[in-house]
Amino acid sequence: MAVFTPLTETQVEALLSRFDAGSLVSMEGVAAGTENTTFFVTTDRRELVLTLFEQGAFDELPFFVDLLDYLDEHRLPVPGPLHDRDGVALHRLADKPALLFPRLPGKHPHAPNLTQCRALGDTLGRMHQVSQHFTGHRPNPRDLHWLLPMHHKVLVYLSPDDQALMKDEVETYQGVFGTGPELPQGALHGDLFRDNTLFDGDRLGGLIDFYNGCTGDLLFDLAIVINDWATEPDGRLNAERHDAILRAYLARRPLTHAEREEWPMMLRMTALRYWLSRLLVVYVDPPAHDLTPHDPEQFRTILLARLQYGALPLPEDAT
Ligand SMILES: Nc1ncnc2c1ncn2[C@@H]1O[C@H](COP(=O)(O)OP(=O)(O)O)[C@@H](O)[C@H]1O
Ligand SMILES: N[C@@H](CCOP(=O)(O)O)C(=O)O
Repeated sequence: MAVFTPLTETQVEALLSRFDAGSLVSMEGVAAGTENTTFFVTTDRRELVLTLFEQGAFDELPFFVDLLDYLDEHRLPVPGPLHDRDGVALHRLADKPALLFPRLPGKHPHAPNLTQCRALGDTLGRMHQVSQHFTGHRPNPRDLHWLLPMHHKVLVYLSPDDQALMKDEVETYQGVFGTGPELPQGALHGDLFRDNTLFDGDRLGGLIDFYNGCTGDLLFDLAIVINDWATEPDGRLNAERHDAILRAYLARRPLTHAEREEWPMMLRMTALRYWLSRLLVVYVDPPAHDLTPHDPEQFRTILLARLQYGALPLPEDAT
């Protein structure tokens, strides 16, 4: 369930009256989602999504509005928030921050085909091309600076082997990312799993759920994508999906020498990032709502596979 705050039609009508988006025809709570309250709202003019923010740092919402506005202006398939007649996007409803978005077409791909992988790689490459010039700032909330203090919190729940694995890994990342050359920077999605994309057949309808969006190493975003989109159940990489995503991405944004060098380590660090965040949800900071947490084991398996088999060769840059 993801309607943590119920809303009446009168409340939604009052919000809509400030926008040029038509009058309310119907509204429906959306079951998917884990953090925020989502409604599909139909007006006599268009299909919308209404999000009420239930948690997180509300003072960071303007960053997400600016980022989505920017990407929308650059014709990326993202839900650019609606602005009211005074130009304001962020409102309050039921005492929660609220945004209205266009409803984008499509469904989450469970087993993406190669055409869908190419579409995702191409769009992420385009996004990273333009996001390097985005002027907003929000430090990556899940990078090495987060891993360093947070991994200590879960060690007590792990077997001795897993404790050693986690500690050794974090120390290794510190040696690589704490001292190496700065990698290309820009705005990231920060959590671009399959369930944060919508596909209408093979067409990418949109990238959604930008609330892990931040600025930092572009390579971090790409590694999250490969670990989720191109991994087999045993944690090993699927070469076809890997190559389809990366070839399309590289045609838009070639990687630097330093990014190619640090790629295997970035795959490991982003796998550990999700192993850790999921362990924290299970053991340290369970959600207030009765939701089934994501399985930490999945990302431990991915990390072990990256350690055992390494990364696959990166395709050459397009010429
Ligand atoms: N702009 C959108 N267009 C279409 N569907 C959307 C849009 N935004 C959200 N959704 C739907 O609502 C669900 C929950 O949204 P999401 O932002 O992922 O919530 P949460 O932050 O709670 O995880 C998504 O899985 C998707 O099905
Ligand atoms: N997609 C993630 C959930 C979001 O990560 P978080 O660190 O913001 O909780 C997952 O699959 O674990």
